[in-house]
Amino acid sequence: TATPSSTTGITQSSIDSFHAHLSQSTRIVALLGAGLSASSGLPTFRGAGGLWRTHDATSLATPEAFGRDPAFVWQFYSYRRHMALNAKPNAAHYALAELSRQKPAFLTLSQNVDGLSPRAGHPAQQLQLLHGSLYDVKCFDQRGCGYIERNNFTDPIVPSLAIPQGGQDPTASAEQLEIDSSDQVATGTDTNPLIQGLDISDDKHALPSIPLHDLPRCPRCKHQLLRPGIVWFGEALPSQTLAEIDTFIKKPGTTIDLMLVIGTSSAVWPAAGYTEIARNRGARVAVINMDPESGRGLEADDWFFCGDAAEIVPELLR
Ligand SMILES: CC(C)NC(=O)[C@H](Cc1c[nH]c2ccccc12)NC(=O)[C@H](CCCC/N=C(/NCCC(=O)O)S[C@H]1O[C@H](COP(=O)(O)OP(=O)(O)OC[C@H]2O[C@@H](n3cnc4c(N)ncnc43)[C@H](O)[C@@H]2O)[C@@H](O)[C@H]1O)NC(=O)OCc1ccccc1
Repeated sequence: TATPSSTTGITQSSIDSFHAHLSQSTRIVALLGAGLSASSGLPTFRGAGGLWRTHDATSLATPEAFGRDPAFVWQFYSYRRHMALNAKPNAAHYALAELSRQKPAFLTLSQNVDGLSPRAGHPAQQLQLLHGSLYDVKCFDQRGCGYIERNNFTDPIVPSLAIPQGGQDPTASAEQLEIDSSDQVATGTDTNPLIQGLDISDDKHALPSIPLHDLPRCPRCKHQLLRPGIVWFGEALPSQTLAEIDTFIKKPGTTIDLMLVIGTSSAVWPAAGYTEIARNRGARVAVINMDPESGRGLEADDWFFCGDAAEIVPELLR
């Protein structure tokens, strides 16, 4: 439980004043980031997990990267699908879902594509997935074909994307095979509990090369590849999502009472902009983040709770 202490800025009085304001708040917005799912074992973008093999995760999350090497980008997303499917929502995901049931005018904006908020039973009509979902797929040719499939939890989505098991890597040399299996056992380095098989996020493991025809293909137009149903950098957020959020935040004659900013570096736009938009609609802001730096720039009547979201959020929302 979130124990009051000077370092974390969590004082009993700050928790009490937050609880008092929450109880009087009817219209609430929350912005969620990767830090919310950190204690479910999922890497954040800017933390140590920000690198996949030697690549910066954000550089793989672009249409250009997919155009250049769709197999490699699919291996990146299939790995994340596998890991997130093996992860479990944590107490913060459940607390946010519960508050949504108590406060019908509570809208959650998630930047996370891991599916953990929906799996925690977060009411769908009060949850906007700003950047899509790992479990949606769509035809690469959205203008021509436009095929979209939601909630495809097949893992691997096609056999060629199965996580390599130690000692079966087709392209690895005999020595490599030896290293892989012995390594795995000897050093136990591959002990990411969310991965069954080789942790291919580590480039010491060779990646199987996958021919294009073994990649997910669009079942409607039959000739285009399927791509992850994710909003990549340089791509617009779904216009319907933006419109629904705007309608809620700018509802005539209403204000926003509280803005919760949970486990996000607020570095990606337009998502990061919602905190000031809510503040301009009258909201007091509460930031929950592991990084003391992210409490900077807050106003006098805002809150900053420094620590693990999975611990602090249930305490704050109880
Ligand atoms: C990098 C940034 C500067 N670039 C952008 O913002 C760009 C460009 C841009 C647009 N407007 C701008 C204005 C200014 C500057 C740049 C831009 N934005 C875009 O490209 C957007 C699209 C952005 C969406 C990209 N897709 C993602 N995700 C899906 C992919 C995937 O997942 O693979 S973004 C992705 O990165 C972001 C990562 O941020 P966080 O979730 O916050 O994670 P991070 O690791 O950074 O931080 C974790 C935090 O948690 C804390 N923490 C860690 N552990 C814990 C813990 N246990 N408890 C609590 N806290 C914790 C840490 O301290 C830390 O603070 C998330 O949004 C995540 O979804 N599209 C667009 O603008 O389109 C235009 C357009 C318009 C019309 C027509 C055509 C085009």
